[in-house]
Amino acid sequence: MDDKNFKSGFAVLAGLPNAGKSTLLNNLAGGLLSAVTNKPQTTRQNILAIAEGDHYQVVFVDTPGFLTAQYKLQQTMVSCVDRAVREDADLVIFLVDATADYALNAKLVEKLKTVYCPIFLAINKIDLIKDPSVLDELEKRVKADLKIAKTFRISAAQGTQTAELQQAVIEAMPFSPAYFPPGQWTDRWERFYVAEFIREQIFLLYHKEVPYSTYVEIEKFTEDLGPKNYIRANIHVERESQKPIIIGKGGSAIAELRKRAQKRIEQFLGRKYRLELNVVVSPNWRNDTQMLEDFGYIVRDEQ
Ligand SMILES: Nc1nc2c(ncn2[C@@H]2O[C@H](COP(=O)(O)OP(=O)(O)OP(=O)(O)O)[C@@H](O)[C@H]2O)c(=O)[nH]1
Repeated sequence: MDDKNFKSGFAVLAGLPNAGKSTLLNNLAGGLLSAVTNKPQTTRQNILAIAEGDHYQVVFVDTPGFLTAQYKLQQTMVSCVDRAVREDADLVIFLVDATADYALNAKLVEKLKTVYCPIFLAINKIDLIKDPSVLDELEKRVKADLKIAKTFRISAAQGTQTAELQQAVIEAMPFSPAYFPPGQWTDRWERFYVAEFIREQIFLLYHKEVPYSTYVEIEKFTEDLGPKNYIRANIHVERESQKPIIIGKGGSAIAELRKRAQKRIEQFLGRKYRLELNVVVSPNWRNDTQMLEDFGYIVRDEQ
């Protein structure tokens, strides 16, 4: 690709859990790419989604909500944000929930003060704000903290001002050839998204700490075997007592999970699948460095 007018780069979405990053990412990249639920911290790893057109390819990185590390897993989530902001970003989109207390962003703001690339401010959920002076006040507070290149008042859920934001993001990208072969990214991440969709449905179906204690591992993913393709996934839980919760009375809960996840996967991949789910007890996996590495939450530096 030697088009000198081609723009390509990395845009990081940074914001607190529940700010709407996944919703915005889905909107900007035009697909159901990232798990969206109403429970915070469903996004554990940086998720790449790509928006592309004739003259651009923007790689969106959806950072896990910025939070105080409690478990080892959460420490890796925090360092994920650090890596994305420090190393990958050509642009940061700082997403602030207009309905939440801005003071909660204090730690993230400190991090963003160290960023060299431009920062766009996107104030989200404006559909829930009746009084525009609330937005003026919020914008003023953010601008007192950070150098903001551009501000957008958006509703990620309703698509208000998101096209304008996307246009500005494209313009902010450097002139560069595409980072990924156009249209091919889904091949690479199909397994990943399948796991995300199962996890998304776990978050929607189960309560309290159970969803946070699960990790979904895709054990088998086979294509073109007869009329239906086949996926076998292991749902890892931390404690023996969580296993019957996932399974439910007479297997009813896991059957419902299987049905919903299969539908979501088929919708996304556009093919029929037979999904099989197993529950595996992996004691204390959230604090186990080796398992976090096996599950891909800890990325070893290459040098
Ligand atoms: N009313 C309204 N709700 C929104 C908007 N954007 C997102 N939401 C809702 O806010 C909740 C959180 O959205 P997500 O996109 O999952 O948030 P996130 O920042 O990715 O959350 P984590 O995965 O925890 O990092 C969901 O219930 C969304 O439907 C918006 O513009 N307006």
